[in-house]
Amino acid sequence: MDSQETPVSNASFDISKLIDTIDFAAKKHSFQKRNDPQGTPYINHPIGVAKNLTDAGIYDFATIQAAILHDTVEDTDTSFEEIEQQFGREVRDIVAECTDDKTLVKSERKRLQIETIPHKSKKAKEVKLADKLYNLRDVQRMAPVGWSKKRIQEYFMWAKQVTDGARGTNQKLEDQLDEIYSNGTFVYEGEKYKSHPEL
Ligand SMILES: Nc1nc2c(ncn2[C@@H]2O[C@H](COP(=O)(O)OP(=O)(O)O)[C@@H](OP(=O)(O)OP(=O)(O)O)[C@H]2O)c(=O)[nH]1
Ligand SMILES: [Mn+2]
Repeated sequence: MDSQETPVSNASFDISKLIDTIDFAAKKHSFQKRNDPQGTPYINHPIGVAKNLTDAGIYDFATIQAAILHDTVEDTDTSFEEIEQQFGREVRDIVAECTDDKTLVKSERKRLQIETIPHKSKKAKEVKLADKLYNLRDVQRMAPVGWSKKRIQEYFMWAKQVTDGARGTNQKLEDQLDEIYSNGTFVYEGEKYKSHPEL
């Protein structure tokens, strides 16, 4: 049998679907950069969130796809209908659970994340934990442009309130987050600070 006759296995199907998902997110985020001094491509974030999941032993396909797509509706022109059409209802629903309503003021969005996380699905909680883990590590790596020391500390404290609402979801993700909250540091204008001064 020559290679053209090789049947498409489940593995090839999954690999194509995964690459389609990354390709979709990369195109949607292609004009965006992270808010760090280097202007890192935005797509590094969703890929890193998906990696946090697989590193924690989470391989559920829809969860990984949702992680890759989790900021497309919130931060680009992507619609939920588009996600559903291309990737199905389950992925759409997880992405929807991870999407802030940008028509609300920031303080309300922040409050809602704390209030709603305990009621989200396990898959959405996993994506949210992996998202916060990535963003906290990113803040530790480099202060985002325009963020004061106070804003960074507030971000750590707010993130803890959100992730505390998802306890009992995935031990590996929670242990990594706890390590940051209790022993983590960040550097601001050359000085080192505790990530969570109240702990
Ligand atoms: N740490 C860090 N974050 C950056 C950077 N560039 C962009 N961000 C994004 O900024 C958001 C956190 O900043 P905030 O001030 O809390 O939120 P906002 O700008 O969206 O209102 C995150 O959004 P999110 O992923 O939707 O998560 P969430 O924190 O809003 O839940 C994060 O992905 C960067 O260089 N470093
Ligand atoms: Mn995100």
